[in-house]
Amino acid sequence: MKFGSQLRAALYVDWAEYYIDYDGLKKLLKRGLKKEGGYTGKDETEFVEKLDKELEKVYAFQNAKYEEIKSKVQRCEDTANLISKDSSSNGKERYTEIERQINAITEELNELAKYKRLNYTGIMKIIKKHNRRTKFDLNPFISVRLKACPFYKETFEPVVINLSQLYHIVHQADQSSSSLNLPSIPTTLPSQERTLRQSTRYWIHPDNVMEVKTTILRHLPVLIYKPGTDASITSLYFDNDAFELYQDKVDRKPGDQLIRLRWYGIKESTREIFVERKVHEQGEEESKDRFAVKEKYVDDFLKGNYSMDKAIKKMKENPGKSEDDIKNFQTLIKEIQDTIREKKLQPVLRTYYHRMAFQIPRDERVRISLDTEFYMIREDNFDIKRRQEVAWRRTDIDNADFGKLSPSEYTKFPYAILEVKLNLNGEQEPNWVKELVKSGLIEEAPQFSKYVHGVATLFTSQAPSLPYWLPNIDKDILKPSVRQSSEDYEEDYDEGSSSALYGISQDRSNRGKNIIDIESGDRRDKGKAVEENLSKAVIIPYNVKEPERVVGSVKVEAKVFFANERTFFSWMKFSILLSTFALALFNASAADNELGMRCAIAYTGIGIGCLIYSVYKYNSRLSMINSKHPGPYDDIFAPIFVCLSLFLASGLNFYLKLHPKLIEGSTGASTTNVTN
Ligand SMILES: Nc1ncnc2c1ncn2[C@@H]1O[C@H](COP(=O)(O)OP(=O)(O)OP(=O)(O)O)[C@@H](O)[C@H]1O
Repeated sequence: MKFGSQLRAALYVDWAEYYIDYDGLKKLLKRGLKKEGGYTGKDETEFVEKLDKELEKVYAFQNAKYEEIKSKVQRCEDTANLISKDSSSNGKERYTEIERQINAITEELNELAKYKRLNYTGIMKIIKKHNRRTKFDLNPFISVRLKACPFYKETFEPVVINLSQLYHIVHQADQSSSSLNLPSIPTTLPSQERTLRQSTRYWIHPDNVMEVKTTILRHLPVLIYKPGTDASITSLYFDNDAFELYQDKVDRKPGDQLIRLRWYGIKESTREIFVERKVHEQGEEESKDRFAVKEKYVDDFLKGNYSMDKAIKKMKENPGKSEDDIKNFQTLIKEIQDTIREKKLQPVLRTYYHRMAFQIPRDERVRISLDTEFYMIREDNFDIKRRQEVAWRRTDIDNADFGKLSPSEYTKFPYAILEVKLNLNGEQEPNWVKELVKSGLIEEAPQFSKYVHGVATLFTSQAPSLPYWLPNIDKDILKPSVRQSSEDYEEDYDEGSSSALYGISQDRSNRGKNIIDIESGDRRDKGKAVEENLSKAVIIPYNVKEPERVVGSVKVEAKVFFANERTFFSWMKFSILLSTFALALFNASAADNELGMRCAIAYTGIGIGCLIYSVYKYNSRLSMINSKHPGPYDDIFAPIFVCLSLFLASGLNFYLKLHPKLIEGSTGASTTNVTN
């Protein structure tokens, strides 16, 4: 679908006149181009003037709307304060009324976020069109003008936080409407050092980030560690030359671990560094141990020369800490230092992102983190000079200015990352979390790991194998907005537009093993290997009508039919071989050779059974493909059954050969010469 129609379909009708006049700009461009004599300087002036006017209109409207929303939020806050001080009996109804108002404000904020993105896309698209079709280059102009009217940079974060607080106040006031769907038992403050929880990861298309945020904040408040502090997180991951920790994680080896240093905010303003170890336990469960170390001791700690003596001394003086606490802490330090020494770990990768965390303070049961602006940067010592001053990290990017780096040194992740961290001790996951997963706003990314992704992207040639999700990154995960029909999106796809909706249905075998194996056999070219592995998966567009399904209908490609045929031929080859062998055995057996006859019959039975089964399976898979059925297409039991039957038949053969009397007994023959 063309952007003009997309804009018309997606705009918020009440604000229609305040959107960029994309069609008007396009007409202006066309008029100049079609004119005799071509597009002249005069046409360009006219176009630039209109574009500038549109930009200012958008900027002014967004600012005005944002201010309006802020004052509405302020009014709600004031009313909530008044109600809390007023002890009259209708408090509950008044809170309900506030909730209704904040719901409306939240909707408006969602629209404003969409407004921002649509207009920004419109401006970028028209500039691209203009630059391609005329001899003028508008890039320098637009970058100056966007700096002056930076509407696209607005995150609306202060209002998001205020709304979250308001929701929290309203929900707290109305305990009976337990929107969290969790019992309101106050939980104790968990240990600062150790957390054990189940973590599920999702990707969010930038267009959906605000909607996801506003959905979550209706149920969980934004957790701010220190008001007014920078929400960025930097982590420094350690590994060795062979990328052992990376590989263990990709292979999902039992107990795979990550060791990293983490700090909050921009480096210059932080003195405290967290040493963290994350161990993958069973399933999606992981344990995380961490402790803070002063920046000046980090180097010595990593070399094993400093064992947190001061912290241990403080613990010993603290009556709240038991002998066991101290022992566990010492063991943790020793284990981390031993791992660093034995595996020769070095800083390899840095990650940087903005985090918004949603959680009821001191309640660890449901914690949700939403990371945006996620950068991965090489931290390895391929250029020693970079880490001269401070041994354990490169200092040239402490201000998070990654733009100055060469493209091979850093990469930006195209989506936001949502992590749902549950520590429910057998309690049910809240319903709203399930609904969010089903909403189509987020894309499940099983086993996704920021570290693994960073290494796979920036150290591709050294990484022995790549994670399964890597090729999915280039596919657009945006699902259709409620306003857009499925046909529009099909059209989008036909046009090959960037908003074509793609995902890859995951092969079951990939679910267990987080890997695309590129090392097998003759060390093939990685790109080719990834492509080959991909071709084994079925590429599917997301199902528009059933957003609750991650996997939608199958895109039928020729290779899918061929794969079905190949599987059928493999089964047929096996059946014919077995039947031929059985027939030879049957023919070669003398008439009185009971054992030979019986075994030949058994093998023939298995052979014919396999043949019939393969025809049936081939046909049923064919009709599944034709009807675009999402699967599963794998066959778990039949191969096992065939193996078992052959094992039993061969075993019986040996057994009867060793005990000829059994055959004599069963046939009643007086003398039988049992030979093959
Ligand atoms: N500036 C800060 N200084 C110290 N601790 C902080 C700061 N900001 C957040 N925290 C706390 O650090 C703890 C860990 O949170 P953090 O966001 O680093 O990781 P997480 O969400 O627990 O998990 P993950 O390892 O998946 O990132 C939380 O209890 C959080 O409140």
